[in-house]
Amino acid sequence: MWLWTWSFGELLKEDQVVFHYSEIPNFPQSTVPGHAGRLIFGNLNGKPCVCMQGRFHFYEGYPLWKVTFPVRVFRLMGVETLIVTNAAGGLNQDYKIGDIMVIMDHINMPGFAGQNPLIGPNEERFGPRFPPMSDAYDKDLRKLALGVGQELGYVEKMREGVYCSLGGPNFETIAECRMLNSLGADAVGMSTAPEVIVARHCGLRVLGMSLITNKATMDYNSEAIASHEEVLQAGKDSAKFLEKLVSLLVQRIEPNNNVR
Ligand SMILES: O=P(O)(O)O[C@@H]1C[C@H](O)[C@@H](CO)O1
Ligand SMILES: Nc1nc2[nH]cnc2c(=O)[nH]1
Repeated sequence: MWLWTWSFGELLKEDQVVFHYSEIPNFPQSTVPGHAGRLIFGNLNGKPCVCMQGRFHFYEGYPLWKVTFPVRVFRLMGVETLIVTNAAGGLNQDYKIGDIMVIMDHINMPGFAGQNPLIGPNEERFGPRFPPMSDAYDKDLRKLALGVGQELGYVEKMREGVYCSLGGPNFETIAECRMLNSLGADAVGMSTAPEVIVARHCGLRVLGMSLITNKATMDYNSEAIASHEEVLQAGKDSAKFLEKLVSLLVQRIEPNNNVR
């Protein structure tokens, strides 16, 4: 199992082993405030997991093959299921700060401009040249996540929607938010789609969840200004809730027998 987010590493208390990214040959380094740059191995409710505390982004200057390099490393280590989380701006006007959007699909905007992590010679040992993406986010895991959230009493907070990945690092203009929403996106962020594309290419099962950390500005009369500080604060405010959710989810997830 691979957990990927800010704070879940603290959940892996049983048999914990921690590596700083700087200790791992060829691993990129985290440069974003709030991304600790540590790889944590351990057991969560008896299930072996590895957690990245900090991911890599295109806007940090890394090419997408490097942004997604850890996915293939973990695949080679025997990881079968990826739980990927992110901070995202809510485009859907019903969403509130602190909501969790289980990702049902994504729009990979940089892909439209020729930025895709699978560009280049295909590595056949990982997967096919032309992988499908219509089933990127596992239906059973999505159902499980929504059910577990509701079981924990987070009925109103649990959403399901479409995540739109952009290159960043700037937050969106009002016109961009309006356009993305009218294209069918419920939340917008700067990550996740590249990692999910590489994970699906190499046969990993994927569950994605976005924490809505801010409301995307859609109104020219609004005074709201997005900031990374607001994103980090919303992450801190929801840390306990997310930990409970992920902990119970991991307990409930059955082994993935379909991995290639
Ligand atoms: O790494 P994620 O996508 O969770 O983080 C988002 C996107 C930017 O890195 C940052 C903006 O505040 O949050
Ligand atoms: N692109 C983008 N990324 C985010 N990460 C957290 N909030 C946002 C947002 O509003 N836009």
